[in-house]
Amino acid sequence: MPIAQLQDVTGRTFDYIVVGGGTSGLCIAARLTEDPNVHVLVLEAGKANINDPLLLRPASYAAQFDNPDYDWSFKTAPQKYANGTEYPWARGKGLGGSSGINFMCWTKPPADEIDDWARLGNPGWNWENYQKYSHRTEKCVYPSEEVITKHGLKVEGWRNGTDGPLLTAFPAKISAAELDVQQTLINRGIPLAPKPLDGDCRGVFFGTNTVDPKTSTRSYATTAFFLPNKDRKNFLVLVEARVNRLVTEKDKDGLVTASGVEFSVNGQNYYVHPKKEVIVAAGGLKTPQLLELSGMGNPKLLKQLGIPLVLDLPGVGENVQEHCFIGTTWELRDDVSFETLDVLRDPKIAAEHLELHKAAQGLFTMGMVGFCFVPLQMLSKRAEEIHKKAREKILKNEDKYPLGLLAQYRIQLERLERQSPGCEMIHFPGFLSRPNPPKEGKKYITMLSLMNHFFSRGTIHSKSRDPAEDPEFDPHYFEEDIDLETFIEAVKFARDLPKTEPFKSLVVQEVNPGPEVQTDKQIGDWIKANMSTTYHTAGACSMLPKVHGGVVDPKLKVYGTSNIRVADISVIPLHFASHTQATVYAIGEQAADIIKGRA
Ligand SMILES: Cc1cc2nc3c(=O)[nH]c(=O)nc-3n(C[C@H](O)[C@H](O)[C@H](O)COP(=O)(O)OP(=O)(O)OC[C@H]3O[C@@H](n4cnc5c(N)ncnc54)[C@H](O)[C@@H]3O)c2cc1C
Repeated sequence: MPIAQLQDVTGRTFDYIVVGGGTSGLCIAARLTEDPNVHVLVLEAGKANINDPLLLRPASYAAQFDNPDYDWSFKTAPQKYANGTEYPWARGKGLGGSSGINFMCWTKPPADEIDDWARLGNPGWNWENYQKYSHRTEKCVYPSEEVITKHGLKVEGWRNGTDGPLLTAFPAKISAAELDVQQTLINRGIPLAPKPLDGDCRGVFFGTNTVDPKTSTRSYATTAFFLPNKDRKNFLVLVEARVNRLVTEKDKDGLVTASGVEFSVNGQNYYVHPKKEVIVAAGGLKTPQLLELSGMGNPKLLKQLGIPLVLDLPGVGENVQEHCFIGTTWELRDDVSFETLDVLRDPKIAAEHLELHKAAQGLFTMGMVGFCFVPLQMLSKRAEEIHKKAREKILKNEDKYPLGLLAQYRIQLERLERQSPGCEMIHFPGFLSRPNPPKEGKKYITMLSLMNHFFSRGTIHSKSRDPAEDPEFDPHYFEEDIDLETFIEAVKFARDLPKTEPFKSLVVQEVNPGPEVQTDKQIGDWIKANMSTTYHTAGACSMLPKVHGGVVDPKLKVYGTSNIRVADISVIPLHFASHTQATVYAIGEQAADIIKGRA
């Protein structure tokens, strides 16, 4: 049925209750309701936002931020190792969750980084299954030969899903600048990625977006998993319903069992009941809070908050892992022939392109396509020195790390050896950096430098028993020296690109960080003041053995419970070199198969 009313839901029993109608939540609900006898309720805190142009239109980066109709507008705690900076952490609020406000890049991790999950004690979570489930979600629409030739795209040998509900495609408009930047990276010795979406993304490539190429509109969890199935009588979605906590009891085997879900609408509490299971998919930042408010977590912390202990599970809210980025921007020569997004800063021109977008034309049909995943060894002569220092520190302190972290660090050290692509660059045809502003009438190119393999680990913990109060988000940015040192070297590589053709002939001057930022200390401080999360925070309810700080087992079941699973970005045990949406959909697909007893 379409969006449900409160009276359709309250007090009722459903086979499955999914908390959070986001990326994985809607995927799971859609898959479970393929069986008409299975009744599923999705409770989503945000609005439905169906057919909303602000979500559907590409190239509208951050346009939804700080708007409570779309964004939770979280913020980190002041960061001790980043000059006390507090960082905004946008996250999608509303049906579709973060898939509704994300930047639409469709990338997948290196195969061996997913196989690392299995090595950490999670049988069945490997590259082979990843691709099986990812293909189930995806419908890749390949470009025509004409477009391939025009933009120098390379899709030969790509193996993608072609029958799933989520559309992936190249954006309709690709700036000619992209080829020049890609050629510059190739001229600096970076190879073409052999199989960007099939397990080997190391190198440069043009990647696809989650976009419907016919209409140039966003394809996301709502359009892929909710709207095509909204008439199923067994698939109910209640929006503007914030879940406060799970109501639990102990079963005859002593396992914690969810007997109800308490949610709030307009400040009033209501209850629904699971016949079978509750699946928590409230995203990487709210899922750990929800478990804690339900009495599952570190006993000491729960006691301080006055929350009765239901389950001693100290891994909840730990092992938090981040991805971050920063932009280096250059002003371009006035006579460059290609288009950039800069003209959209002029409200009159932006209004014209908004009109054009209605006919799938104009600059709002652009997307981010130019990717480069590389190990630090390809960017900096200092790589070995930086890695050696980190390796020595970890080996020296081996007996001090918790067992789970040590197992992850051993793999992370191996990744340094095997030259996994912990660094990433994305070319962006426009201005996307701080603190110096753009000038009117000028065109810019930005190279984003992104960090994917941080060693620092953070925490997310409730600050009070009030579900309306955000938990404390503390990513511990740069607690481990290797993270900032790697970031600085990656930025230095990006800043050096204008020495190489064809980029050299396009650039007038660097705008950010700008000529006054020169020493490593200055670059580090600029990073700390101006970087952004990549919005991929993972790990707060890690799928790991319980003795390693795990919260869920390989079937995604919360340890010590009979019918509570977590299935969203928070179960990722060790982060990887990719943007996260493809992986979260794959987690949703695999979770649905597990629940159906097929995996
Ligand atoms: C701004 C931004 C840009 C990004 N860009 C990209 C990109 O270009 N490419 C890429 O691959 N990835 C990108 N990502 C990351 C990717 O979108 C996310 O990793 C993924 O969507 C997370 O899925 P999820 O199911 O874990 O959480 P979400 O999709 O965020 O879903 C969680 C849902 O739970 C709801 N919820 C939370 N708490 C409650 C509660 N108590 N009760 C009821 N409902 C609740 C939320 O409102 C939300 O709808 C981006 C993310 C953001 C925010």
